[in-house]
Amino acid sequence: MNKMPFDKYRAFTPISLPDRQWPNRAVTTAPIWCSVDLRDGNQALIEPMSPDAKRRMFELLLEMGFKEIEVGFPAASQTDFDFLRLLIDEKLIPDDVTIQVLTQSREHLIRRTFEAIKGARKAIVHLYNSTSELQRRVVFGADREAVTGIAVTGTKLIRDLADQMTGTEVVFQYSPESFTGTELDYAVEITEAVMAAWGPTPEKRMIVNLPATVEMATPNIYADQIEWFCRHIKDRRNIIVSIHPHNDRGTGVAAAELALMAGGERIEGTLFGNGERTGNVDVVTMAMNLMTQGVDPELRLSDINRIIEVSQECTQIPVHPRHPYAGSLVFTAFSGSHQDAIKKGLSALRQSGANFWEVPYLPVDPADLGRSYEAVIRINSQSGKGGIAYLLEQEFGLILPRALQVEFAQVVQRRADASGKELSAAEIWKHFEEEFLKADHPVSLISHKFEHHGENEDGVMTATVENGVSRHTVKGRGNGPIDAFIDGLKAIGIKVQLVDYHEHAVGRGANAKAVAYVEITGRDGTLSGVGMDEDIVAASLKAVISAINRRERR
Ligand SMILES: CC(=O)SCCNC(=O)CCNC(=O)[C@H](O)C(C)(C)COP(=O)(O)OP(=O)(O)OC[C@H]1O[C@@H](n2cnc3c(N)ncnc32)[C@H](O)[C@@H]1OP(=O)(O)O
Ligand SMILES: CC(C)C(=O)C(=O)O
Repeated sequence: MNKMPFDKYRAFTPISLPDRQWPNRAVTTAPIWCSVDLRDGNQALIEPMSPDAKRRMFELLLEMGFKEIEVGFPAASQTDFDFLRLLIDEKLIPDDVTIQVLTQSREHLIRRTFEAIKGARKAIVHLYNSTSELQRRVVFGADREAVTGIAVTGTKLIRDLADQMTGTEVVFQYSPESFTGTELDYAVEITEAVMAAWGPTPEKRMIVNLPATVEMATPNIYADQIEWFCRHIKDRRNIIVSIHPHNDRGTGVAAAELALMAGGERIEGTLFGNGERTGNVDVVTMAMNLMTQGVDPELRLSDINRIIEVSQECTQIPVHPRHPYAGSLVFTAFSGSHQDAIKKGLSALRQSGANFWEVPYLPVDPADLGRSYEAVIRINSQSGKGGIAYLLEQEFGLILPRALQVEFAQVVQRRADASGKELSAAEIWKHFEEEFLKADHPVSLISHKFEHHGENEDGVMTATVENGVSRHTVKGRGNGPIDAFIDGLKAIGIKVQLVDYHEHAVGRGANAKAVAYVEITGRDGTLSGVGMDEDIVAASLKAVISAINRRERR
């Protein structure tokens, strides 16, 4: 067997932190959210967002409640520069929202960045330079000291330009980019040099953003790196520790959650995880993970379909059908046992009136995201009676008795197996009609009249019935119309007994109808029938006829 070339790769060296504290902590409040959809997300698109798309995305982020938004890299492109000017000149930035702009540590780029933010009430100027051993060696060809020099020179220039600026409060953010590939002592050393050049205080903290620019190891290692950094950095209270996870190993959300336990206070991410390569951390999943632990996520996600729609329009990237919380299939169960448990769980929840969510297989109430229950249960050959009954109840108001559920599930199963496809609600209804409501021949009911005189006397049913060849008027006696009808049918050789009977109304007002379900037994065993009519007696007799005809069909 040809082996994969695993020996081309090296394991990440674990962090020595035997007394790590983060495993014993829990996240009990939302972090400071910063959206980087308009920068890290945008820079990774096949076609970067148009000015129009940027504006739509910005407005969506505001509606969702983001208070910090990285709006671009204004020195890198005219589109980003112009977009920023539009936001400032047209006064589109609410007072409680701070925009953020990214720049490399190069003089002309920093100066251009300050031109871009002129007139803003407040702006976070985000300076980055790569600090990892690999990037120092192959990209910058520089040693630690020289790379620290790049960061400090940029910081000092930003300090000078910020001091000269009037009318704009500048908050400073520094990212030792490729932090996860940087020796921790050096990450601390370069950040302390930047802090010394900027001069943050507990009252005016600067943001230190520690990115997993490339996710290189298991999430616990990122958490160790964050805790190690927080414990070793001087004047920890002078900084806000921010995290910026990517998702190269598919564990961006896990890494972010552990990093928050390890001391991260702020998080940079994007909607549905758009971003470089496998993306940035997905803030929608992060926020919903918090909410489903009973923590206020401090982001509004109650119209997830609109968030998906705008995001897809702006990025031209579809949201996967199985994307956590948001995918089109995540609140859908096809398999029988899941459908059965969901149906029972929903009805138990309704009956108990509990004010916390507890439904098997549904970790979150779809309604909290603006989704309806209609999509929850869908039918294919993997489905069972519970799901089919749920769908008929939700869509058509029919509450099938158990025996009927079992019989109809077999019908549906055969149809779904034959087609190999999902059956829509309309198709299920068509099969239900064909199987039960249109089971009106060879025996059919032409007319009926039930007369009941004294309380202690049997009633008399006079019914005209066709049995395929000829028409007969039969008379029968019984304590109710169904009994009397069944008694009358004996005269034309139909001998059955009633085993079970249910009825209920469907619809309201002028459109209301009665639906009756019977289970009858005769020479060939027990079968169900269903009748529907404006009149309850007619519905019951039709149900008997439906069962008889189903027996004949067999
Ligand atoms: C991890 C991240 O996502 S960081 C954000 C990355 N985003 C982007 O790069 C998108 C926007 N960037 C751009 O459009 C361009 O890079 C520009 C316009 C900013 C600059 O373009 P250019 O100067 O033409 O080219 P380029 O980006 O290739 O420059 C690389 C040079 O800058 C240096 N450099 C790279 N990053 C930094 C930095 N953060 N600080 C200082 N110098 C840097 C490189 O070492 C290289 O130097 P060299 O020319 O001496 O070899
Ligand atoms: C600029 C930095 C924060 C970045 O985008 C990254 O490291 O991924």
